[in-house]
Amino acid sequence: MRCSFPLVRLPSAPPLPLISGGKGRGQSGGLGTAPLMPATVAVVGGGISGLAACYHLVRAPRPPKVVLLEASGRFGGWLQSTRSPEGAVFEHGPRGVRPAGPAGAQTLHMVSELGLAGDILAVPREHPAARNRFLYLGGALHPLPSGLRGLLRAVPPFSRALLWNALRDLLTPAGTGPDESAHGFAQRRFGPEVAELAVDSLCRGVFAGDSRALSVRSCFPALFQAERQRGSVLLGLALPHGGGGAGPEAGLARRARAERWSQWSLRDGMESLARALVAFVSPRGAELRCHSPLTHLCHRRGRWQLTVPGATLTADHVVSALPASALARALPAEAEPLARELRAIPAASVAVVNLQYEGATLPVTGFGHLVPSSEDPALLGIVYDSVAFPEHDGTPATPGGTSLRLTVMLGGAWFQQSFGDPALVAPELLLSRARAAVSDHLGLAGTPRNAIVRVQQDCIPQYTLGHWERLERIQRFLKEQQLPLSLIGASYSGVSVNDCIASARAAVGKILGSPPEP
Ligand SMILES: Cc1cc2nc3c(=O)[nH]c(=O)nc-3n(C[C@H](O)[C@H](O)[C@H](O)COP(=O)(O)OP(=O)(O)OC[C@H]3O[C@@H](n4cnc5c(N)ncnc54)[C@H](O)[C@@H]3O)c2cc1C
Ligand SMILES: C=CC1=C(C)c2cc3[nH]c(cc4nc(cc5[nH]c(cc1n2)c(C)c5CCC(=O)O)C(CCC(=O)O)=C4C)c(C)c3C=C
Repeated sequence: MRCSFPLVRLPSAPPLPLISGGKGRGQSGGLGTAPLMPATVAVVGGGISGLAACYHLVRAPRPPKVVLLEASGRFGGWLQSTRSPEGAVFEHGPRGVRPAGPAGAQTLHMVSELGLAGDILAVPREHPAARNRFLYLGGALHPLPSGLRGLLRAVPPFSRALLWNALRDLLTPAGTGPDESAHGFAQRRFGPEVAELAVDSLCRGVFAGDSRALSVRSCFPALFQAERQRGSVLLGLALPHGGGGAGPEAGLARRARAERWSQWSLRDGMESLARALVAFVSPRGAELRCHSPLTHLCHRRGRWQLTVPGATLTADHVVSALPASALARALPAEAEPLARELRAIPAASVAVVNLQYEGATLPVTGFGHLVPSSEDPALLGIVYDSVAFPEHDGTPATPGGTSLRLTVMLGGAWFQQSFGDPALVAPELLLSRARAAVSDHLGLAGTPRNAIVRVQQDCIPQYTLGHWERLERIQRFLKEQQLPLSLIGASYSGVSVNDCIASARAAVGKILGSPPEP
């Protein structure tokens, strides 16, 4: 079966007008082009991005027919939460969402409309989980410097007061290259210590990635833009910049600002956001199909044909919320230029080990600690879950006792070299590495009451050097071929839950011809 990806256009299917992603729409994110108001939209991939796309589609004044295809037996993708018989909640994916910025506010609006406002667990900015983060270096925990003291005095593991790094940033001319590694950028602007300790750890704690391979332009666009626009990262971040405040803040977002939330979770865990989205979109006409992996996608005579085992569906518009490599596998040979770009967006695997200890006390209090790659490449860090969200601790084994939850994360960009093939690694090995880290770093040597090991394969996309050019080539291909295909999700323009939801909203805005209601 041949598809119409090449520039051949069949006479019966004249090109439909394009809605460009550019001028006047005030939206970004979501790669792709769209005809006006398609009758049927197929959303592929039932993670948070695909579910959020369905949510915005069914809320349209005249919604199209919406079909969601998900390969696995459940919806939510990396939003995975387990509740133990004692009522403890363990997160195997995201555990906190930031309320800040337009994307944070839009997520909160959605949460509110889903009826989840009463389930929010918020961490205020004054809380130790918001204020304290640590680095584990040289066999000891070091608080990351904050406030005036950190600025004016050398705080180990840093050998100089951060003021010197700040001065360096103010005096260093802006870079001129189109992209740079996060490490190279930090080294040039702030010096080697900030690059090797702080930025190395930051990349491990958001992308589970290697700062020497990750692109500053794509991973930290605010830092890159700040330098280009103001000549200094610190000045750029401090001075007001256009485009920040999109729309009036209301409801939960206003509450989040008033109560100074730094991040939030949900009483039943982050997976309950996916469950609420399913419960919202299903009665509004969206057809959700799990156990339906897309195996082939092709565009013939102006319509999409989607093949899943045992069936073929047709649609006017496809929203791909798949990881880039999964979409590449479904494309026909004629779309090789697109598939090649998609395959060049890799993803890292992370072992997530949830542990719960009875009667244990942490030596420090905070969100958790990160481990620089120079200290131990295999061990990304440990999150002290009970500090931020004690409501998830469940009932302790003994009345009046405590039940401490921790999550150890291992592997990332160093998975293969540390543990071999993620599909073959023994969970016992990961568990013993995690327990050893908890013992060495935090002095907790007991036997955990609960231990869950999940190997999350290819779970976090890596925006490597030149990622922005890849996105431009993808966009150009879709435009030249006039394909009614939108690409959303973590593979492209932001990995956070907020970014994923924002990419879905922006893509639906383009499909419908106007931004969705808040
Ligand atoms: C361990 C971990 C911790 C994280 N922590 C945070 C955090 O604290 N805060 C935060 O904001 N973000 C965090 N993130 C990032 C965020 O959770 C993810 O980037 C986001 O959930 C990705 O959502 P998605 O829908 O784009 O992709 P996915 O969740 O990957 O969804 C894609 C879906 O497509 C399906 N699929 C794959 N192939 C096919 C096919 N052929 N046909 C049909 N369906 C298919 C998959 O089964 C999956 O359900 C974390 C991620 C991980 C892994
Ligand atoms: C798979 C990727 C991630 C790993 C591994 C990870 C580990 C990890 N993270 C922290 C501390 C924080 N993480 C925060 C947010 C956050 N974390 C990830 C992914 C991984 N974390 C994402 C995608 C995000 C969202 C980022 C965003 O832009 O919103 C935060 C809160 C954000 C902040 O204020 O910086 C913290 C804190 C530790 C200690 C850790 C150790 C294993």
